Amino acid sequence: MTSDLERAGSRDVEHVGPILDGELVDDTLPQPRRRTVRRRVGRWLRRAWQSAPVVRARSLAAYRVRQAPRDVARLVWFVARGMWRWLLKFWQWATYADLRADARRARLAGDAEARRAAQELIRSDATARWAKLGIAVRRFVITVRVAAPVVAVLWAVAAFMERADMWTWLAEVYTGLDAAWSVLVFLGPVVLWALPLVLVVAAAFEGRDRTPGAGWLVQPDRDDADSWIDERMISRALAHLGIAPLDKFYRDGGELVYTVAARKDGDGTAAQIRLPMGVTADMVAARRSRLAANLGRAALETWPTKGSEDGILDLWVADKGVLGGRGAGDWPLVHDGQVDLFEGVPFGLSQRGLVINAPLLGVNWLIGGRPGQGKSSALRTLMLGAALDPTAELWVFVMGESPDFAPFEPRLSRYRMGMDDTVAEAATQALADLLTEMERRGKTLGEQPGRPPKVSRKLADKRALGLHPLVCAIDECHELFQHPKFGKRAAELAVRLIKRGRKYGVVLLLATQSPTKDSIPREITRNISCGVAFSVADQVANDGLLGSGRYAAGVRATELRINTDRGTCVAVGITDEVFELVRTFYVPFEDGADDVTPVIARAMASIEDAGRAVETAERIEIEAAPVDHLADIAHVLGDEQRVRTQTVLTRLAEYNADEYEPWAFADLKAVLTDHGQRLRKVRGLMYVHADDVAAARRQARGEATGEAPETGGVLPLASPDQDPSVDQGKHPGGRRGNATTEDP
Ligand SMILES: Nc1ncnc2c1ncn2[C@@H]1O[C@H](COP(=O)(O)OP(=O)(O)OP(=O)(O)O)[C@@H](O)[C@H]1O
Repeated sequence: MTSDLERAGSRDVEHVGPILDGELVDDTLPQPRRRTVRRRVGRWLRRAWQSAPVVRARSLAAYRVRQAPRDVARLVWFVARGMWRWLLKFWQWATYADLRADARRARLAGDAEARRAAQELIRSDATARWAKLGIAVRRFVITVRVAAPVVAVLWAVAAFMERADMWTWLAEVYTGLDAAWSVLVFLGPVVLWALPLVLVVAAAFEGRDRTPGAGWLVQPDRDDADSWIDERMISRALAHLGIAPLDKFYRDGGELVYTVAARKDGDGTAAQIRLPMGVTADMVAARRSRLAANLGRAALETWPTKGSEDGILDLWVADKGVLGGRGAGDWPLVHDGQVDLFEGVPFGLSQRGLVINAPLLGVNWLIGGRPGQGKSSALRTLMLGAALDPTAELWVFVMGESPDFAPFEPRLSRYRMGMDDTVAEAATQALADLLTEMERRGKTLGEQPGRPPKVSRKLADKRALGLHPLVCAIDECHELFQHPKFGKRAAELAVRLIKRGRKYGVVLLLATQSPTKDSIPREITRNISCGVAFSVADQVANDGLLGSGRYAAGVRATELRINTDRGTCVAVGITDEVFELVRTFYVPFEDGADDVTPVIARAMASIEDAGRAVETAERIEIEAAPVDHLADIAHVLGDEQRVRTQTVLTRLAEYNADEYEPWAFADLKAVLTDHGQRLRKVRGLMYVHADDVAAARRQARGEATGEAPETGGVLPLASPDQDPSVDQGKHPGGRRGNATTEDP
């Protein structure tokens, strides 16, 4: 081939012009720039196709396509149901169904007035309705009467006159009328065509499924599980609890009534819901874990409880994760501050994030829970608060080997700790002493001007009266109540104390691991005013601490997780709320950390500053007056001159059950005869005479001052009519009462 070319080049080739340098372009070969752009676009499209919103939109579209037949069927069903609902509404309106229902209800309840009012309302409503119709018809007639001649004139003018012959203004009127007519002619058919469509859409809306969350553009996923709580979400969660009447309510298109709309409440959201017919709050509380799951929360974070009525649900839902492992922080009084026990002691943070000032006066406490969950620490916090009130007297009994209260020792009037019988005996004795003290306080209170019903701050401050707060704490109290020798008596005493001690500033704080009916007397759990439950194992323990029926009502310490929720408790009676979920303050006293001792040192200093001393047990023993039978008899006689013996015995038993319930006729007689007096018989019935009692009392005083001076004088008598003790001084030799001379 090369030789051919050479031959041609040398002999026959003719040069026809300049030879240009060039390059062959073949567009079938890859083009570098265009290729990059296309690749970029392709990559971008691919990326967009796989981006989260597009993937979501695609899956949503696919889901909707799959659901299309079902959606169409649903649409048809909604339209039909919507029409039916309209019909029902119209029927109810036309027949005054709501007013008739009111009248029926009133008749069933026997409320004639309400029934008459409902019937009257039906009558007046019917009259008003017809009157409105009459007015509308009249207006229509008037409009036609006015409009008809105008239309007739316009028509006649247009028929007999050419538009060109008209005055300009008249021609303009006709032009305007023509334009309006053209619009009407155009819009009329459009409206007529669109109207059925609008009707169908409106009917579909009316008949749509009102189950919360049933939306056509919602994919059934749980994207909203972590979000805030609002009414839609609550309704939706309630709709999926599997409570039959609630499900039916939703199916029938019902909408829940929120008596308190969902609102931020502390570290969570609170709402109050009026439940529909056939549903109680207890039914919702019984499905607490399902409700929690529906709301995307832990069971501990979801608190459905009974509101003021069975049909009202109080719901509090904690913000996600706020309750987990977050303590209440430092006790506010750990570094400084004093306490007025009449105001309460800072105890912990409520679920709403507020500091709870727990009441100590006028209440008794029972604290319980599984071992190691914070009972003793909570009891210690309460006692630390009490220690910071310089007027308070504190007793502590720990029925086990535990140093929890050891640093309190200088501040305590009585303290025993240990497992031996002497501790149980001392605790029982303490309860007995508290009862005696309570009776003394009762009498002292009765002697105060105006007979105040309970101890107040003012009275507590008068040291001479001995009405200061007296707080007795018994840790691991089940050991005491189950003690083979002292248990029964301790339980009896504690029950009496809890029932009657509140008014007198005597407070009992009990802590136990085991709040069963065998370990804590039922009467105690029934009458306790403040119940605190740390994590407990079951319903029995829960209701033992918080009161019966609480578990069913949704107040459940069983939801508290062992160890994880250490220091968190469910409490009732410490605020006006039905219950509180309290994260308790913790004042450390373990592993070398000791914040308790400095607080006690401060408490001691405040007592000194107040010019007081730690109240001692001896004071009670000195002041505990023996019961004065004669004074009590005089008291129950009142102003009456003579009272039958049987009546006196009954009144005495009511006045001081402990002392006089066992009394019989012989005891009453003996008291008088011991002091030279007697009972009198009138027409076969025995009577106590006031004069005889007064004489006996005079003799008793004479004996006390004249014949037995070594006793140091008598203790003050409780009766308001008692003579002042100065009499004793006036008659040092004593004056023997003489029954005969004193007789009337
Ligand atoms: N409010 C709190 N905040 C943080 N930690 C706490 C709180 N209360 C208790 N704890 C922790 O729990 C531990 C056990 O507490 P405590 O001794 O009060 O439990 P308990 O229920 O009395 O146990 P037991 O029944 O064995 O006496 C404490 O040592 C402390 O570490």
